[in-house]
Amino acid sequence: MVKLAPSILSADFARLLEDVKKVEKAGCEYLHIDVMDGHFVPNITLGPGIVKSLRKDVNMVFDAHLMIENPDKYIKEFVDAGCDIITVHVEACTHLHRTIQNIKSYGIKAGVVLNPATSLDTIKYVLDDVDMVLLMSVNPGFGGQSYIPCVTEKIKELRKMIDERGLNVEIEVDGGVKPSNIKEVVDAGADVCVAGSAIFGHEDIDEAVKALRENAK
Ligand SMILES: O=C(CO)[C@H](O)[C@H](O)COP(=O)(O)O
Ligand SMILES: [Fe+2]
Repeated sequence: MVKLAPSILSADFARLLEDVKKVEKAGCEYLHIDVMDGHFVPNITLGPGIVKSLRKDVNMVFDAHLMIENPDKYIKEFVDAGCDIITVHVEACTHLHRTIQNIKSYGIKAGVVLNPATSLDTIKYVLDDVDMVLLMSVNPGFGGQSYIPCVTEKIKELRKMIDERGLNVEIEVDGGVKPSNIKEVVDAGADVCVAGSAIFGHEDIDEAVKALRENAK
């Protein structure tokens, strides 16, 4: 069964814990934490302080998606705040292998993120070292954008690369995932689907989660 990772980017920041408790109660596995610095992407969101506060009351897997320049500078802070998985953009890392080792040195899971236009060739030599590959299906920076259709083929290619090497690497897909396209994403090979507006954009979060789960089958 596909894992769901609600993105708190689309939650009500004034009622953040309340919203997060709703997705936890609805059975979502990961909490997707979008960190933006206003440099790598044109938007600014949240830092480790908020993650640390949420950690006290939430038992989901904390999946931090760092959309920041120079991520090495902040990895320890996000680890100390309680993240279980940290993913960094290949486009933001000059020494990608070193950054992956840095994350793993703290005993947590490490992942790499690819923008829609970034080739899978860029992770050919680090695939054996990561726990997750996050494929962006929108250009990063904002929630509520439309899924870019050519990413489906990219998911299939990545699934093939992982299976051919017999690796235990999760594929996460992020951006524009809705009840109308989640089956296409899962059938292509995704293990984890991020959903921001498709979950937090709804009055009834239980119903929104149910609609994603049912349509994923
Ligand atoms: O990383 C992101 C944007 O950069 C978000 O995780 C993503 O956009 C989720 O929101 P939605 O499901 O509404 O597209
Ligand atoms: Fe994200």
